[in-house]
Amino acid sequence: MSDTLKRAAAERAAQLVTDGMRLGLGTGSTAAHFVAAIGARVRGGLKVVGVPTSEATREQALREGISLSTLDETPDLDLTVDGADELDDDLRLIKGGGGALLREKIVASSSQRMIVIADGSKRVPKLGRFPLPIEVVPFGLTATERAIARLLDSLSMTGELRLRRAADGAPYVTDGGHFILDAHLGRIDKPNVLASTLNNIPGVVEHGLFLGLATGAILATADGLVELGQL
Ligand SMILES: O=C(CO)[C@H](O)[C@H](O)COP(=O)(O)O
Repeated sequence: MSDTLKRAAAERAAQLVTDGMRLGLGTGSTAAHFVAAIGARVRGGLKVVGVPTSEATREQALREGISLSTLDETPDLDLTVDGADELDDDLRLIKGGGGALLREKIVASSSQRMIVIADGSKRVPKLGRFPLPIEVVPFGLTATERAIARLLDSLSMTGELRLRRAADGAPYVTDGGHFILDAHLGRIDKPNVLASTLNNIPGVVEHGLFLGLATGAILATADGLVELGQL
């Protein structure tokens, strides 16, 4: 059911793509449906260029026959379409469940529009139920973790910081060669304060709070598609 909903949201987003667009291609199971839908349209004659947000998406897009570029060659994108782990009604997001938050944020920030595609279960009244991914440099991991814990404490936030691990038990390593600490916060009352202060900690590369980046969202529910913001 959830996969059918993800595909429905992705296919609606694919309808927004027109000839000549420079596209940011997101990462995750919902974004993969979008890449597949764009692949089908490219095989039907659509001309676009894509900038992938992960190695996994790059490989999928190549298999789909989508022309690819890099952000260095194509620094201004028209539209990025990506999934999310949570979003609220102000289009604030938690991303990074799939580990691609750093490239996803750089690509979204380089886009005129960012449209989130998700099944309706990702919509929440308040962010934070989903653990917040914080990408950190492996060097000094313990020191960085302690600095994050002190910051959370100063903001009266509690919650465990868990080093993300791969299936073999080794630390999960991002495409950029970093680790991820998942912050189990339960609720985030002041996302802007948390976002800006996390960015000040040496060793923190990026975090999964996407604030002011998404311009629209397509949410697929059992009752149909719900659209938020501007598509
Ligand atoms: O942020 C992400 C990857 O870093 C994904 O967009 C997010 O995890 C949602 O994934 P899915 O569409 O598989 O539910």
